[in-house]
Amino acid sequence: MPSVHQGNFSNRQTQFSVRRQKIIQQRKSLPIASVEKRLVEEVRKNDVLIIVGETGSGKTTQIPQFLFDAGFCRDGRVIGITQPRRVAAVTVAKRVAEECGVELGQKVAYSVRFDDATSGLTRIKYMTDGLLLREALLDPYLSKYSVIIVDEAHERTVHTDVLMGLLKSVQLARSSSVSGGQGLNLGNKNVNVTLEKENDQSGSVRKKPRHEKFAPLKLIIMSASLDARAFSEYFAGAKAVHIQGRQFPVDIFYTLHAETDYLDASLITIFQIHLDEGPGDILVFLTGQEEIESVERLINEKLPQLPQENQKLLVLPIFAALPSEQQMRVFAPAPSGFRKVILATNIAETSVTIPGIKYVIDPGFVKARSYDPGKGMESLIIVPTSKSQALQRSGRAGREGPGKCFRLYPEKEFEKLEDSTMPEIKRCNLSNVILQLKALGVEDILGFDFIEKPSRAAIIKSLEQLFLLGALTDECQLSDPVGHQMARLPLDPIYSRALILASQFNCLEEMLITVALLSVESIFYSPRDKLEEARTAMKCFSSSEGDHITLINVYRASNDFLEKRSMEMSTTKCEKVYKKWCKENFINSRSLRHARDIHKQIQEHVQQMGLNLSSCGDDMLQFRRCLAASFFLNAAVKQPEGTYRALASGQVVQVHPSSVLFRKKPDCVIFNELVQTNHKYVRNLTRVDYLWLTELAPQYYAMQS
Ligand SMILES: Nc1ncnc2c1ncn2[C@@H]1O[C@H](COP(=O)(O)OP(=O)(O)OP(=O)(O)O)[C@@H](O)[C@H]1O
Repeated sequence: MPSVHQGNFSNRQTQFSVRRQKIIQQRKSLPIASVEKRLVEEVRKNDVLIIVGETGSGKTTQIPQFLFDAGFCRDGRVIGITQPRRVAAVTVAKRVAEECGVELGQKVAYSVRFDDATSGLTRIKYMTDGLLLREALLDPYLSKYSVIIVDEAHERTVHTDVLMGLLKSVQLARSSSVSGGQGLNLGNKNVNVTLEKENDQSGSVRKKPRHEKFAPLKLIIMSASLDARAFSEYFAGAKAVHIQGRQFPVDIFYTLHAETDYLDASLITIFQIHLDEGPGDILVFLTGQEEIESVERLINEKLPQLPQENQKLLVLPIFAALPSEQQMRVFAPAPSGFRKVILATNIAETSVTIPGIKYVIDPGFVKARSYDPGKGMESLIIVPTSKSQALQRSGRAGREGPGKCFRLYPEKEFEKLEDSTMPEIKRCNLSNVILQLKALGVEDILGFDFIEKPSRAAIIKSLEQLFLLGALTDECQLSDPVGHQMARLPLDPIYSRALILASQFNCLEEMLITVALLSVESIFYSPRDKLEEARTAMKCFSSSEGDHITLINVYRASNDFLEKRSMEMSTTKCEKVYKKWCKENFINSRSLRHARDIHKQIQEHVQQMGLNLSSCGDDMLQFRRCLAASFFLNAAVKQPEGTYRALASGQVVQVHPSSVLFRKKPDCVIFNELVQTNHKYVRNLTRVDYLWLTELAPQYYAMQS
């Protein structure tokens, strides 16, 4: 019936134009809208500009559009905006595409690791800071960009800090290229970058450097809670502008006394808001997947005890290890009559706008990386947030209307918090960064112009590690081919090395599974009240050789299960029975799915690199030898009283109770993770022979003896 179709069509058209009108109004009402002209002028006048403005004032979504309209994308140039997290890059790009009335992937797009939505038409490009660093490996002058905006610079991720140094030299090189100056100076080495293919007489292709003139690069550094002075000093007195005003007020509440159990306090606050406050969704900040899943369970257990009319509470988790389609569920509106409770890690702390959020619950803690260069050990510890993080968290409310933020600690505790978070570069293992800097041509890492220098001890320790892993030569150059191959893989150097070695040991298939599973949170799930059942379920996968082979067994069993069922039933039914299978076996289906995703992505990389994708079949001895050759820096030997001594650091450690080797306690093991609670535990272990270490890693064990 054509009339019905027409009716539907015009209905949709009306809805569409109502939404467009609303967006136009929203944009006009943002505090930043009134200073558009001034901001554009400032960008024209200054090569580096620092912009500080309240959360929600419109920095991330509006400034790129202002610059586009002002002509900064003429001649096909691109405005690049970096975000510390992929979820922000993706969701903000979607929003801006909608505001511009274009399809995502055309004028506006995003690019994050393993997911590039850009096209030749893209002019406003949101991306992670790590991705821009990788782009610089291929195009060191970042030649297609007219402006780069480093957003949320207060987070001081290790990538942001390295980007600062890189962008500073790119900017200098591009300005001097206009005046006929030199190449890119990243320390000692001048890099001539534009490479032209040219046939030499032998007919083979060689690369010929060619000097090119570039338009100057504009650099903008933005945040709501930034120490503008430090950035300004770093960029030779760069100008800082402050945008006044916030769109909607957010009331802040504190507890009277310190809470002894913040998970319990969060749970109580969620239900108090749900029962006593008006409509609006709730966003709760927790420290990790485990906490999120336990609060999710507790809410779902408690809900049926409420009167029927109060049961409409929809719990949605969001954390980095969640597959992206599931992360995106938090951005969809709640079903009619329901209130959303979003349980998030700090992944939702900056930049994102989650529609519907009116209430924020902030227990005041975050999981942060910590590194001890003396021992060469990195661990994750739960620490209080900084003031700047607290401000960002409260800023997630009050974006669509007035909001409330409940900080689950007393006000006097807030005053005691650090102003800003310690830069990550000062508290992490630097091997990955150094590998990337080396690949960019930086020779003198100690002399690199960091905005804040990591400690000399940390740099030296990481250089030493890279040398031991075979990525650097005696002259501290990137080794060929291993160092170059390692720099290409988007993984921790120790995992990249493991994959390269595995192709020589003929067990790359097994190592790919291992690396994928080690990159996600534990795939085993053992609720406190069902510990025994969980242990029994795990027995059918467990290997007496250790956790790595156990992990491979689970992965393969789940693959076999899926393969068989997918032939017998529809995708939806298959998904259902798969979830049931995971539940019965006490396996976290989310983590396993994430691992499968990662596996697919890394497999593509290693195939492109031409590594030998073979399996050792049942010869797990070969695989264990490869583990020893790869993770020799994390080896430990049993002590007479049953504890272990980590060989590299001399620390006394214990086997984590979740390990299949917890009771067995072999003489010598390699491990992947050190967890620090009341004791120091090692997790993910495999039994190895001590003699293998001296045989397979003589560069280290010969030095030790
Ligand atoms: N996906 C979205 N849905 C609805 N409104 C949105 C969305 N994204 C942004 N907005 C609106 O645009 C406003 C400005 O967002 P924007 O991210 O540009 O602010 P910001 O100044 O960069 O904030 P922050 O410092 O917190 O990143 C928000 O307060 C909100 O009102």
